[in-house]
Amino acid sequence: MGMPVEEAMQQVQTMDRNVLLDARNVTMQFGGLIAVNDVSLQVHSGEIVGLIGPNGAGKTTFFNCLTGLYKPTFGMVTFDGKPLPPKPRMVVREGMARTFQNIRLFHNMTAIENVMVGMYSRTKTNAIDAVFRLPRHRREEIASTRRAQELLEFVGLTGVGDTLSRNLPYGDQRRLEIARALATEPKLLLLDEPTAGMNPQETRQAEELIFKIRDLGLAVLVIEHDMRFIFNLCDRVSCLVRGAVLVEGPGDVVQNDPRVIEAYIGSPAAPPAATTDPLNGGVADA
Ligand SMILES: Nc1ncnc2c1ncn2[C@@H]1O[C@H](COP(=O)(O)OP(=O)(O)OP(=O)(O)O)[C@@H](O)[C@H]1O
Repeated sequence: MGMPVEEAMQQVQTMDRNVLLDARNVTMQFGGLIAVNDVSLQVHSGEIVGLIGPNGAGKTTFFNCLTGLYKPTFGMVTFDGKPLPPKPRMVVREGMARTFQNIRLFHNMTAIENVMVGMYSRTKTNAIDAVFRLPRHRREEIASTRRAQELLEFVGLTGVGDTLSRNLPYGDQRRLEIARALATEPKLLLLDEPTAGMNPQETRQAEELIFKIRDLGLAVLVIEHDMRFIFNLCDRVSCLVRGAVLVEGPGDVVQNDPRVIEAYIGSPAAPPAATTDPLNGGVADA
């Protein structure tokens, strides 16, 4: 005789108390193309997890399934013990925030306004409060401005609050995206290629920032082609190839797995050339 559903649920919750994101057997098909094939991944509270894989492996598609942008063809995603809500903005409210491969800031808004947009998912003000500038709206605005300023400082953007985001240097725009994501008060932050286009110094600063974010108690899931960055940063790494998980485990295990080396370089016997070896800091798709 089977166990009552409530009891079974309770057992699962007790066993996996700190599993924040739980993707089970996710498959995403576009017509005849299976972009993600039966991928499972868990992210625990306070953990930094990396998702790697050659171009076209399905990383971004999988991210889109995790953030409610795509509904998986098969499989299931739960966040904080509940099924993922059907709309991305509801997912944000549940505590998951992301950045995109291509920067998506509001270019004609200042840095601080961009961060404040992130906060609106949390504020209580409604349209009537705002139009008539009722006291609740004014109070919230003052608190939001202060908080936005703190977030800008946290990501290392001091003194640029009034600068239009399009006038910020590239590396700063990437930080601003992270500040805006943090403004939604997430439990989990998903970063899609956060160091793309960055110079080595900016990449190091991005690494420090992600450690600082984890130290706040957040979990981070990051897609990245820069292997040195990933293996320095992540507690655990999952490598996707042609839509499926090839290897998953602690960074040093994944880094030295011949199948991963083969997926990136093409042949396990290929000698790792100092300048082009993607597992030692090169860029896989360069
Ligand atoms: N909306 C879509 N419609 C049809 N095919 C798609 C769609 N999005 C992605 N694909 C295909 O799915 C596969 C996986 O793409 P995806 O962008 O997820 O890979 P990726 O690992 O993120 O690659 P990259 O590292 O280049 O960003 C590719 O073959 C891509 O062409």
